[in-house]
Amino acid sequence: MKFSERLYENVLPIWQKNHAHPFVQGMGDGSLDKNKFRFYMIQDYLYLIEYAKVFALGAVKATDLKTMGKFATLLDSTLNEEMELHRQYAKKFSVTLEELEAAKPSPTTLAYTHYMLHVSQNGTLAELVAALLPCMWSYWEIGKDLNSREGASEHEFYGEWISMYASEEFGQLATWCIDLMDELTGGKPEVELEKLEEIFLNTTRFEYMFWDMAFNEKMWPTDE
Ligand SMILES: Cc1ncc(C[n+]2csc(CCO)c2C)c(N)n1
Repeated sequence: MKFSERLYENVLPIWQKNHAHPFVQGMGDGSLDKNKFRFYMIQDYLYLIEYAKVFALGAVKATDLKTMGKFATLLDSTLNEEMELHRQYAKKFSVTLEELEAAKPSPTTLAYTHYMLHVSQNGTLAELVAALLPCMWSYWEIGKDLNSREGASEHEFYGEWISMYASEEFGQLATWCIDLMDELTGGKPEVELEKLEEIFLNTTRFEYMFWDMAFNEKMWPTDE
C-alpha cells in the first residue's frame, strides 16, 4: 500500500465529517449564510498568507530543481490565483484590501498556521509535505464533490469557489503533492512514518476546525 493510501484511510472519518459539515453543505446547495462566508473568506485570506510561506520553505528544503520549481509555482498560484479569488469575493462584500490584510486571525487560524509553520521550519521536507497535504487534498475532494451536484458550480455566489477547487489545475497540484509524499517516504522506517501520520492527522483536524470556526464565526471567547 502506498503511504498516501495509508494516510487517506487513517483520516477518512474526519474527511467524511468535513463533507457533511453545514458550512460545506451550505456552499453546495447555496443556502450558506453570506456573513458566515464573509467571515471564512477573511480568515482564509490570512491563512493563505502564512500558507504561502510553507511553499517558500518547501523551495528552500527541496533537494532538486524540479521540486524547487514546483514549490515556486505553488507559491505563485496561491498568491496570484487563489488569493485573487478571495480579493474578488472581498470586493463583493465591500471589504477593501487594507481591511482584509489588517484583519486579526481567529484562535483557530492562528493555531493552524503556526502549527504548519512550526513543522515546516523545524522538520524535514517530508514533514513539511505531511503538514500541507490535507489542505490541498481535502479541498480538491470537497471541490469535486460539490461540483458533481447539479447547478452548484453555476451558483451566483459560491459557484466560482467550487469551480476553482474542482478544477483540473488544482487536481494536478494535489496529485503532485500526493506523489511527492510517496516518493519521500519510500523505504523510510516505521517510526518516521508514524510521525508523518500524526502531522497529517493534526492538519486534517485543523481543516475540520476551520470549517467549524467559520460556521460559528468564532473569534476569542474572551472578547464575547
Ligand atoms: C483552510 C484552508 N485549507 C485549504 C485551502 C486550500 N488551499 C490552500 S493553498 C492550496 C494550494 C495552492 O494554492 C489550496 C488548495 C484553503 N484555501 N484554506
